[in-house]
Amino acid sequence: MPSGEVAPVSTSKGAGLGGIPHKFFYQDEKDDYAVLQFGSPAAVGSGLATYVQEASAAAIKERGAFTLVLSGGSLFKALSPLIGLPGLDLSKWHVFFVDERNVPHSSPDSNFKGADEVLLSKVAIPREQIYAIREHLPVNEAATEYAGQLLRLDEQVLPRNAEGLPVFDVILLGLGPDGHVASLFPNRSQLAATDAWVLPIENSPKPPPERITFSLPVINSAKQIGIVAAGEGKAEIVQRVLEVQSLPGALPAQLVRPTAGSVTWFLDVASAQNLAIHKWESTKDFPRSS
Ligand SMILES: O=C(O)[C@H](O)[C@@H](O)[C@H](O)[C@H](O)COP(=O)(O)O
Repeated sequence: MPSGEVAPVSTSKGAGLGGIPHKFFYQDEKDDYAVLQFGSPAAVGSGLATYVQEASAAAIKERGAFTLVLSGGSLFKALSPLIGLPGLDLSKWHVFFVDERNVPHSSPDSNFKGADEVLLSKVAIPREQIYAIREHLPVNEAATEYAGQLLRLDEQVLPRNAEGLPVFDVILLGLGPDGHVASLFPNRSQLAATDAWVLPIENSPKPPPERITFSLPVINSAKQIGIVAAGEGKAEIVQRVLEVQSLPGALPAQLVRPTAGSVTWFLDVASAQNLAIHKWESTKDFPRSS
């Protein structure tokens, strides 16, 4: 293995197609992270729905509430298997946006609008428990106002950790071709911000330019973080994020390292195709967990 690269440490071979994913684990000096490779984008969606369903059941049993944080892009469609899933106590769900574009809710650029059309309008989550950005504010004020919405929630809904940071049950992140997650872009000052829960962005490299985003300390305080990347177009960046060590900040997805929670990657065969695992698994001394 050339230096500067990270190798997977174990694997458990699933069927890939349909239900059981092919599962493998990477490890760095700080933690483990699990990578699930599904047979198709549709199977990624079903796996994701099961992940959310299980987290929801555990959180509602523990404290009577479940917090789910969404990012934008293709994620809403991927989550559509949640619609009609039996046994979800949706009245206890609270839904947030890890990043949002500073546009009216009616704009085609609005993550809220995208989520509402594809998912939120089709499930029985109380509307007052869906936390959208306030419209028509300068972006600095929109970020402060969104942080205010979070701060006003009591700890039974949104617990805090020892550092006073909010602990969301599940944060789901997409992955940009440049390695961005949420609206945290490579080599931008927001990556180092530790003084605010929600940050404004005025010149995003991905349009539209004005956005708000959770800060990394807030993302990394979550109980569970799912990173979702399906399709051939994600193959190169998935391999770089998982297996190539880069300068801190060059690939924001590499800075997703929960302080007390877990990270699970949701890939399909196409997005996982460049991973070294496929070469390593065929060697007889590769460690297997099952
Ligand atoms: O609002 C946004 O622009 C996003 O939250 C962004 O971080 C997105 O999740 C990724 O760019 C992946 O998007 P795709 O899944 O559509 O590729």
